[in-house]
Formats: sequence, C-alpha cells, structure tokens
Amino acid sequence: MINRTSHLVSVRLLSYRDLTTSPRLRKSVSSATSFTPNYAFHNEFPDAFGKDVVSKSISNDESQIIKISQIIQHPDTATTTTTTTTTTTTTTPISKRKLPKPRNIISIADYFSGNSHHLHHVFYSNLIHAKTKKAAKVENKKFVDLKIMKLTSGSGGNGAVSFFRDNLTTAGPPDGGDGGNGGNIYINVVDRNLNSLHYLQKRYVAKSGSPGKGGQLDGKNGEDVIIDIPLGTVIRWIPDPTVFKKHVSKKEGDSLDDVYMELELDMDYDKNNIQLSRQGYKPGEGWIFKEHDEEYYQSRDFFQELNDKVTKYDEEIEFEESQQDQFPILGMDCDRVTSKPLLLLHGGKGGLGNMHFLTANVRNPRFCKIGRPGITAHFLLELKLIADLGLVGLPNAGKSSLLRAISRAKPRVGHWEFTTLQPTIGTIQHRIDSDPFTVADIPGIIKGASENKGMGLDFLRHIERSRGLVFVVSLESDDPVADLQILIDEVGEERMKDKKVLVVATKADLSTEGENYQSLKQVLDTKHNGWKIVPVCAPRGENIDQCLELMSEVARK
Ligand SMILES: Nc1nc2c(ncn2[C@@H]2O[C@H](COP(=O)(O)OP(=O)(O)OP(=O)(O)O)[C@@H](O)[C@H]2O)c(=O)[nH]1
Ligand SMILES: [Mg+2]
Repeated sequence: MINRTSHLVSVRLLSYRDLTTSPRLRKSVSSATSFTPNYAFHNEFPDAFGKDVVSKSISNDESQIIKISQIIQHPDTATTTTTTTTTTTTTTPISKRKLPKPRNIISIADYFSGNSHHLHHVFYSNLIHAKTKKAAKVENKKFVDLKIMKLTSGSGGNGAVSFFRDNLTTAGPPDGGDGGNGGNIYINVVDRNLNSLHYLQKRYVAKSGSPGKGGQLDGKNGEDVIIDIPLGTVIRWIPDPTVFKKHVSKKEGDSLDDVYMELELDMDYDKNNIQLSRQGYKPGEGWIFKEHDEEYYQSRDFFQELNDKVTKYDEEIEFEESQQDQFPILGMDCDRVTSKPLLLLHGGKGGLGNMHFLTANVRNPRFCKIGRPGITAHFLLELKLIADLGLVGLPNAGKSSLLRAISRAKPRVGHWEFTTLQPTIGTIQHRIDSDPFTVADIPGIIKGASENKGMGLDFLRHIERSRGLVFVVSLESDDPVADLQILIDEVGEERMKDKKVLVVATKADLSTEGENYQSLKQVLDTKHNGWKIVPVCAPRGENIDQCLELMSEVARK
C-alpha cells in the first residue's frame, strides 16, 4: 500500500523582514542552507516522449530531495506584519519567535541563484499590478528574459455506464468505455533566433479527455499543448506566485532576498526532483454511481470485494503518477535543440467504464470511475542568451560602437550613459576559412552593480555561458586602470573562472599621449598574466582587424 502521507511535504514561505534588520541572524539563516545551485550539473537532456518520464538525474550527491506537495503558510509569518497586508497583525519579537530548523531554509533569491532584483520585478509586476498599465508595459516589452508561466495538463475523462442492447437483447452485459486521457504539456526547444520570451503566453491549459461511451468506446484523449522555448532557456519550478504576494512589496530596496522558503526534505525519495502535486482522489474513491447512492453500495459485500481490487489498481496509478510528476530541483537547462518534444506535465488518466466491473457477483454494474485530474504548476523561464563572447564595460565605454564596427548588428550608440538597455548579439565571420562567432553587447556596469546599482548585474546571465569576456575600457577616462578594476570586482571571480579574457581599449583617438594605454598594458602584464590588450577607434574602424584577430582567438574553444 502506498502511503500518501509519507511523502507529503511542505514549502513554507517566510518573510523575515525583521530578521533582515539583524545581520547576524540573517547570516546564520542563509549560511545554513546546503543548497548550491549549479547549472553545470544538468547538461544532459533526456530523450523522452510519450510514456517516459522527463526527469533528469543530477549527479550531485550533496543535494537533498525536496518534495513539494503543498504550500503552507508558515504559522509564525501568518502574524508577521508585512507592508502589503491590511489585516490587523501582531508582531512577535524575534527572540520569542520559533525559528524554523535552519538547514531547510532557503531564501527565494538563493533558490533562484542570485538575480533577485529583476526577479522581484517580475514577481511584483505579475502580482501587484496584475491589471495595471505598468504590468502591461512590462509585459509588452520586446525583450523579456524572465517569464512566469502557469501550466495545466488536462484531466482524464470519466468512464461511462452503459449496457449492450440489440434486437434480441434488452439488457446485455456492461459495455461502458473508459474516459480519454487528459492532454499533456510538452516543450520543444527551438533555435529560431527567438531571442526573447515575450511571445510566450502566461498560461497554457491542455484539453481534458472526453468521457467514455457505450459500445465499449473509449473517450478521445485531450489535445496536447506543445510550447516552443528558445534555446538557452532555463526552466525552473516555482511555488504559486500568489503565495509570494504578501511578501513582495513595492518598497524601494525590498526584495525577494528577504523571503524564505522552508523546504521539508524527504531523503527516502529521489534526491534531485521536486514532487509536483496532483490532487487526485484516494485509491478506492472517485466513483460515479448511477442507480443507488454511495451509501447503498458501500454497505454491500459485492461492492466491497470489487472495490478492494479497484483500490489496488488506483494505487498503481497513483504510484505511476508519483514517479512521473516530478521536475528537477535545479531546473532544466534547455541548452540544446530537442529532436522530439519533451513531456513536462502529464495529463490525468481517464476513468474506468463499467465494462471493467462485471464479476461473478456483479452482473449489472451501474457505476464507473471519474478521470484523474491534471496538474497545475508554475515555472519560471530564464533566458540566457548564448554568445561566444560578452562585452563588459562601464556605461559609455564604447561597447555598442565596437559591436557595430565588428559586426552587422546595429545596437544604438549614444553619448549618454545607459544607451543600451537590452542585450544585442552580433555574429562575426572573421575569415572565410574560420568558424563564425557571436558577441553579446550588454548594458553597462557601474561600481556597486552587484548591489543592484545602475542596471544591476542581471544582464550578466547572458554572458554566463560565453567562452570569453571582453572588458571594454575607454582610454578617454581619467583612470582606465581603476575602471578595469571596477569591472573585475563587479563581475567577480566566480563568473570569470574558466573564461578567457581580452581587454579592448576604446577611444584610442582621444588619448593623446598614449599614457593611459601604457599604464593599462603595464598592469595587465604585471597583474593579469596572459590577458591581451588592443587599442581601437571603433567609429573610424581603426585597428578593428587586429581586434577581431584577438577576439576570434578568445572565442575559440
Ligand atoms: N572618439 C571616439 N568616440 C567613441 C569611440 N567609441 C565610442 N565613441 C563614442 O562614445 C559614446 C558612447 O558609445 P556607445 O557605444 O554607445 O557606448 P556603450 O559602452 O555602448 O554605452 P552604454 O550602452 O551606455 O553602456 C558615443 O557617443 C560614441 O560615438 C571611439 O573609439 N572614439
Ligand atoms: Mg551600448
């Protein structure tokens, strides 16, 4: 017997806004998490279709299974004052509050591996401004790299109650067919230069299966939904965003960093998957009775006997569901084009028709089973553009001008800061006999970007997968060495490891004595062994050839 409650585990959202005022407490909570998202682990795509389960094994021995069947409001936070709730609330001093076991607490930001500033914005516009102009503005943006989708697979159709009849037989054997299965939700990873997620809908619902019919006819299966996802998207399961509502406020500086999820871990089950919940009926339940009511049947021995068998059948279905209704905790990295669509959410199985219930004791079963329900789950899609090289520089350094000079891409150039607000990718065919490579121009980075100053570091996700970084430094600057240091500090070692680096010194025409270039070169030679540097003047196309030569070197495997 499958014990349902054995893996019923919960996620609780905690809003310890007060906690954040105490850095020490906060630190102790966040440092206690054992969760380290690592995209390197899920490069393997399963080749599953139809009945197979789409789930990936992520060989991270450290990671623990996180089973999520329900989202429960944490009893402590239910009474915590949040700025968006209007109900009367009481605040308990931190010391008196029962802190949940630290090892299971993870901040929402950690769960989504940083990047919470932009994420906050997405959640916020999804929820608070659900119907306002501001939300529409966010929605209608042509470049969208984060998107929340609510997906629902179809429910199974109900079984039928029917009896065979013809000229000679008035009441023949039962012949009610089964309900059709609910539609599945598939995803298809495509590479059609879909460099944005804006075209995706927020909501997809697969059709339910049709009910069974007389004459042993099974119902039609519900129509599937196939969603095209651009290459380079990471799909992650998220709890229902409406649960975040209370915890996400409009206040400046407020972010999802302050919202925690408590994940209850169940070590007995598969270690890498989230258990999605399907609110199906319990084994032995879910009957449709036609003639008499349930009570009548439940009191009959013949029905009890039959139901014992059906219960076993239901248990098997439930077990099958628990196996297939899973999703990798670290998300799914759509980094290669799929040959066949991948099954994301299974539809519910159709209910049994009465033809199955003919036994020695039951000659005219006037009952059948209802279909199993579909699943509703929320997913966050994060698009990470894939370019071989990423241009990283302070605002106005000349990144966009450089991309214009080296490729046919036409990013906007302006003499003010933050001209570029969204990434552009240019393709470069340097020589006829060499492989082309791509270069991404992203918004400028300023000092403090890692603390969300300026445009923050959100855009760095687009160069996360690139093979090399190109630091773009303007020679017009008073201190290019300090500028370069800012870039290095903000990007951080973690993102730079395993990446080749090239420094392009722009605006070489404006640096009269060449002093700035010399001092930069000296620093690279002494401090950053192996980084090459090239001076250019992009608008005039000076030294661009040499720059391309070095770039293709860095872009090469
Ligand atoms: N003289 C000279 N001006 C340049 C050169 N490269 C860029 N500029 C100018 O510098 C200004 C900024 O150039 P952009 O290419 O928009 O700079 P950016 O780094 O993309 O700036 P953001 O997108 O705001 O981060 C523009 O007015 C360009 O015309 C150069 O080599 N020489
Ligand atoms: Mg620019």
